Amino acid sequence: LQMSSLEVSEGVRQYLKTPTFDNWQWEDAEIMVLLQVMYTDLDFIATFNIEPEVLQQFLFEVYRRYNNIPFHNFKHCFCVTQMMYGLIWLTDLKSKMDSVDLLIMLTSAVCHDLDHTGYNNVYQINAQTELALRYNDISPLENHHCAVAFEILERTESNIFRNLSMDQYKRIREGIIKCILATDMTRHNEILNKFKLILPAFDFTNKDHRDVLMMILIKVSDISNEARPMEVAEPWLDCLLQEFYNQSDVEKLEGLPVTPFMDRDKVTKPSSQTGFIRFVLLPLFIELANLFPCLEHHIIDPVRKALDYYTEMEKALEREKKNWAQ
Ligand SMILES: COc1ccc(NC(=O)[C@H](C)Nc2nc3c(cnn3-c3ccccc3C)c(=O)[nH]2)cc1
Ligand SMILES: [Zn+2]
Repeated sequence: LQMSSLEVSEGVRQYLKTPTFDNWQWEDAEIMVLLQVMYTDLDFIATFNIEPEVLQQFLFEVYRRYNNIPFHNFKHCFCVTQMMYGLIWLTDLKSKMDSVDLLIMLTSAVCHDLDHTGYNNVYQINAQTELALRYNDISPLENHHCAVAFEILERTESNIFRNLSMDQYKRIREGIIKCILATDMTRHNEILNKFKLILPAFDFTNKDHRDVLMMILIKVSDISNEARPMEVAEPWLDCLLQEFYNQSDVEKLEGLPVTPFMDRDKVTKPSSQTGFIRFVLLPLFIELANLFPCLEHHIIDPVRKALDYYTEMEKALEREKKNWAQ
């Protein structure tokens, strides 16, 4: 089923702006068109004089540079970009931030996991991979994702920024680097604490405040699967655990340290999720909702439902184990 961005109905364009969007119903070719629709409906094509064929070439190069691995693949890139797109509309960010910042946020989401190999930074560092060596163990994956993004952008035929001024390009490059590097979860507390500090007197005219907010928004988008309907979110957890189990299997084979929540012999779906939602996801989303109260209903309510769902599942598993034990 092919469709050009002109043929996307008004209904789909509205649905695309909501966190309930179900990525599993769409083929990759259609997702490519939906990504073009996002750049069009945020007026980036007009504002930044982006030629449609250059945007298509950019998105095709991006598509080519994501790998076929269970979780960090092109569909994940689309989910993160679509959540970022939904947050921009839900929070009415167009009226609070200028288009260059919105272009940085959307393009960072598109590029944020480019050429992910399915093995996280802990593995890269412990296995002393080429990436760890090249980036001196400092966010090796995120540095690589960002470098691949600019390899794509330095080629004229896929450089969507080619009609911008040097100043605009420098500002966009600085912003994309900041946002992609912010997705390294080992920096989670550093970035969240920075945001908590500036929240009481948040000032949209302060560049430092805007920079932290942009990092928070890509972080929220990146780990937001549980804010989606259960039938959309649950398959993503299966994909994530598949990737984590692949890594821990290889770590065991190579005699490398194994991260507990990645070990198929230790992790259960509900136990890993209840901890993650309670201690990582909810605190992050609640802080963002302090700045944008409307997010309470759109992303926090679904996450609380997910927490209840996994807590119930955890209890059912405990009861079953007890019955077996008797
Ligand atoms: C502070 O660094 C952390 C903290 C937590 C986790 N992950 C977890 O606790 C477990 C495995 N669950 C989990 N992890 C998730 C989800 C979404 N993204 N995501 C994820 C994927 C890759 C790397 C890091 C994270 C958080 C999700 O729904 N659940 C991974 C890294
Ligand atoms: Zn990601």
